[in-house]
Amino acid sequence: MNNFRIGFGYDVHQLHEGLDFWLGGIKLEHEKGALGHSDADVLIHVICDALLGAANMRDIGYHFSDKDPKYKGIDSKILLREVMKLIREGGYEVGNIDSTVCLQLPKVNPHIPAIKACLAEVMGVEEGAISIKATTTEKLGFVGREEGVSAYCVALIYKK
Ligand SMILES: Nc1ccn([C@@H]2O[C@H](COP(=O)(O)O)[C@@H](O)[C@H]2O)c(=O)n1
Ligand SMILES: C[C@@]1(CO)OP(=O)(O)OP(=O)(O)OC[C@H]1O
Repeated sequence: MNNFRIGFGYDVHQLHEGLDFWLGGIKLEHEKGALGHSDADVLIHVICDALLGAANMRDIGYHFSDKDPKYKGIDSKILLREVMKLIREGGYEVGNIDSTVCLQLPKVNPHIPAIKACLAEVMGVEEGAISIKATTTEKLGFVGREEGVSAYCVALIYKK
C-alpha cells in the first residue's frame, strides 16, 4: 500500500475575448480565451498539481513562479514535461489521472481524443491512463456566466 499515492489539483482561469484558449495542450477555436501568466492551460495545471501533490512535491506555482518572467506565456506542456521529470526522479510512475473541466462553452467532448493523445505523448504514458471529462455549471456562477474556466484532477502514482 505504501507504494501508491494519490494527489488532487484544482485551478481557475478568467476567460476574456481575444485571448487564445489552450486546454489540455491543444488550442480551441472560441471567441474567448484564458488569462494567465503562462498560456493559462487550466487542464494541464491541475494535472501538474495532482501529480506534484501525490508525490508531496508542493505545487505548480512553487516550481514555476507566476512572478518569474521566464514563464511569461509559456506553453504549459513544457511545465508538464518538467513535472513528469520531477515525479520520475522521485522514483514514481503514473497509474492514472482523472479530470473534470468546468466550462459553459465551448463543448470539450469533441476535443477529448486529441487532448488525450497530446497529454499521453507529453507525459509518456498510455492514453488509457488519462481520463478527461467536462461539465457545464448549468449557467450558474462564474463558469456559467462564461467568465472563467475551472478544472479538477486526481492522480494515482506508484513507486517503481
Ligand atoms: N464544456 C462542456 C461541458 C459539458 N460537456 C459534455 O456535455 C455533458 C452535459 O453537460 P452538463 O453540464 O449538462 O452535465 C457533459 O457530461 C459532457 O459530456 C462538454 O463536452 N463540454
Ligand atoms: C502556470 C503558472 C506559471 O508561472 O502561471 P499561471 O498561468 O498564472 O497559472 P496559475 O495556475 O495561476 O499559476 C501557476 C504558475 O506556475
